[in-house]
Amino acid sequence: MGPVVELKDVGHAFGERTRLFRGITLTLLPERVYALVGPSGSGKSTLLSIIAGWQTPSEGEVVRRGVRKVSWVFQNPVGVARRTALDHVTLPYLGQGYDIATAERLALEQLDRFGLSESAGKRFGELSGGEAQRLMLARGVATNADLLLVDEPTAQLDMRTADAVDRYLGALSRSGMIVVVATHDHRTRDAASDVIDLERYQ
Ligand SMILES: Nc1ncnc2c1ncn2[C@@H]1O[C@H](COP(=O)(O)OP(=O)(O)OP(=O)(O)O)[C@@H](O)[C@H]1O
Repeated sequence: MGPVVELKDVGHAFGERTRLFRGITLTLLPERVYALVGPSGSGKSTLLSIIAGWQTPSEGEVVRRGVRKVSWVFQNPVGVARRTALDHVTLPYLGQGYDIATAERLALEQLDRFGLSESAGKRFGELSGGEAQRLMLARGVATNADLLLVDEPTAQLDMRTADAVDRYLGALSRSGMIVVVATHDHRTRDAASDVIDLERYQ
């Protein structure tokens, strides 16, 4: 059986004044992409941390079954300026024990899924903002985690076109991981397989 994350009546508040959400009961499954949406300050980043296990909810409980490894794709791309896009995705495969030839082949497959074949040889510092964001997603998938949490992957304009959104969501859902994407972007919301709207849980 694949990994499963269950949220049971989860709520969170910071003290008396900042109540973010309550009553979230959901089962998160692999091969789906959950768009986590809500206005700024509604608690998207907080809920991602709770799903990851970084933070304990003030109400309810989170049960993770079969989740050995959790990865997080941060909003701002971070990389080594002089290393290539291919290097960045090869490294997590080397960490899993693959030899260099296999690691590079797997990394090239991942780059291709995110539309980065042509950019494989570019250094990180030469990538456009959108390319760097896609590279972070490809690297996130290459970590072979069971649960992938993604914070605002479409901050760069060229990630918001319909083609780019379809492509990155398709690549994430084929990863076999449980994927949760916190986003303000309506295209991601419309194209994701499931939507978690925090406005429903005020
Ligand atoms: N440790 C903390 N103590 C007190 N308040 C906090 C803490 N962390 C976050 N908050 C508050 O909780 C609210 C929700 O923050 P969070 O970052 O989860 O929202 P968000 O929906 O991700 O926002 P955005 O879309 O702007 O990134 C904010 O008002 C924030 O100031």
